[in-house]
Amino acid sequence: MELSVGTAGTGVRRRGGQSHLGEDGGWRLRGELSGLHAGSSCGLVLNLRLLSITHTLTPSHPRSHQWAELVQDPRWSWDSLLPYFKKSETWFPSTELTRQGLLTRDAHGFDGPIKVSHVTNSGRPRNYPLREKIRQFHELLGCQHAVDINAGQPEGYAEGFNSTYEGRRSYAAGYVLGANVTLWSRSWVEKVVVEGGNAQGVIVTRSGEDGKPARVYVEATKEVILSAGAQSSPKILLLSGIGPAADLALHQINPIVDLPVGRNYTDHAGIFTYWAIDLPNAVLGDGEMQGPDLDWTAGLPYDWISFAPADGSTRELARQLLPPDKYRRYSAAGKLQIEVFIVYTSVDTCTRTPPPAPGWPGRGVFTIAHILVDPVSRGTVTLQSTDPADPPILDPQLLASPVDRSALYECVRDCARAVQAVEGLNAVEWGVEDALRGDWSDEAIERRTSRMGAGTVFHPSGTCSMGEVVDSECRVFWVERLRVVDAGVIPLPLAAHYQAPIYGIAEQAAEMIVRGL
Ligand SMILES: Cc1cc2nc3c(=O)[nH]c(=O)nc-3n(C[C@H](O)[C@H](O)[C@H](O)COP(=O)(O)OP(=O)(O)OC[C@H]3O[C@@H](n4cnc5c(N)ncnc54)[C@H](O)[C@@H]3O)c2cc1C
Repeated sequence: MELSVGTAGTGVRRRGGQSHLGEDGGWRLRGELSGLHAGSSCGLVLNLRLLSITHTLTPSHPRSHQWAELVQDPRWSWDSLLPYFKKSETWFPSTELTRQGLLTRDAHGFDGPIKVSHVTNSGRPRNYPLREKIRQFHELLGCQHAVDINAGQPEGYAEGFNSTYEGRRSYAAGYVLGANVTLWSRSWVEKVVVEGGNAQGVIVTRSGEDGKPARVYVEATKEVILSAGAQSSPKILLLSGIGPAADLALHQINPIVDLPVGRNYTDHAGIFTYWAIDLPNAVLGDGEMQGPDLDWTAGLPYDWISFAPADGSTRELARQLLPPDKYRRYSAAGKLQIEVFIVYTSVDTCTRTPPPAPGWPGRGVFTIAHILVDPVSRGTVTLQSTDPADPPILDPQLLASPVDRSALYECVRDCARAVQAVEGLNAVEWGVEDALRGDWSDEAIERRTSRMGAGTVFHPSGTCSMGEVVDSECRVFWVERLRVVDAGVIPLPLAAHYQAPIYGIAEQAAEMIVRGL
């Protein structure tokens, strides 16, 4: 985790008004994701890019095979991906699990480049004062204690974990590159050059030592592998003539292949509510940052995390509104829609500027993050223009479906009830006017989200969807020598934070590529 003094990061540049809500009640987020507005605490800005909330290894529901079923390839099941997750990980298990003899060693790796630690074993003391009260909160939500939600059964609440150890974050840059890898920084791929149905190479704009940009053509000897992420890979494909015919025609791009590039865009919507408590020195920003028993720099300031299915009324709505195959997936046993965790400070991944409430963030405030991990809404990534320097138009259609709104709003209501019922916490909602406090109707939740605490938690995926745009070896349909290997290929939302699944995808795709050489 890195704490830095300064102003909040840039927000998403959106078109149109300031509200998240579209005319149909769905949220709108169009524009360039250029960073995020992170919540601040006592003048410290939390840079969420460096805060790994979870190194979650659990794609979707227990031992999920939905992705594998959809693409008819068992290599994309949870079981098949597990060896690649393990390869990435060095696990520091919870001391509580160790003491109880409940270690799930088979589901973890012990010599990978990413250090994954549980709150109670992260190299520095993290005896957060609210641990027992927040455990009570998750129990009041109706969650059962789960031993290890990273072992294929994510339902319930469990001790938090993240990819930090001794206060240092592990991330992909920690992987050792082979001697035969050449890395170019300050270089932007404009497009893939395709001739005769074969990807020949890429056009790259490089910024030279003198700061002047130069366009260069890089020829591929074997193949081109795009890993520009779920928002940029579709843009590059579209600029290359690979995408929906209508989108290409709109920009007069010479069409090469008609594929649903940029469709099926999905992201995890999140609503954040803020709670003032009257306990001293209980959250980050009150009291000392480091002491013998409590070190706020040791990792993300939280204790527990829970995953749960959507409530009964949402499931009934889903039955009425979703096509049968989608409803079958939504309601499959163990399938989870909701994630909740409390961060012991005020965090906001919202996209509006300026910061919402006077006095932000206030002392003695914590955040409940309510996250929809299995949305049914789908959006688009499209081109703004044919200028490669222009960002794409991102329209994830967050909460466009009434099913998604129902699931997330019900979660917000449940959390509000539970947090106020925790003994001795005396939690009072913070940052809203008195008239709104206590009103948890849909309209009141939407009023909250339009002014503070709503957006995405930055898990975009699905825009180069496996089975639609790429095959199950990540090869773009109808174009030889071209693959996409990034979050864009994930065909269904996963009940996970995406860092670890991406490592799994990358490792498995690398093996596929090597096997084909
Ligand atoms: C603010 C934020 C916080 C997050 N927090 C967490 C978390 O706590 N835990 C977690 O598990 N996940 C988290 N995620 C999600 C996780 O980071 C992403 O899911 C993951 O990085 C996606 O990997 P990727 O390889 O698909 O894309 P990326 O990691 O985005 O990699 C794409 C790369 O391509 C480069 N690129 C893009 N366009 C071009 C181009 N035209 N030419 C050349 N290079 C290009 C980009 O600069 C980038 O380096 C977070 C994401 C964000 C944005």
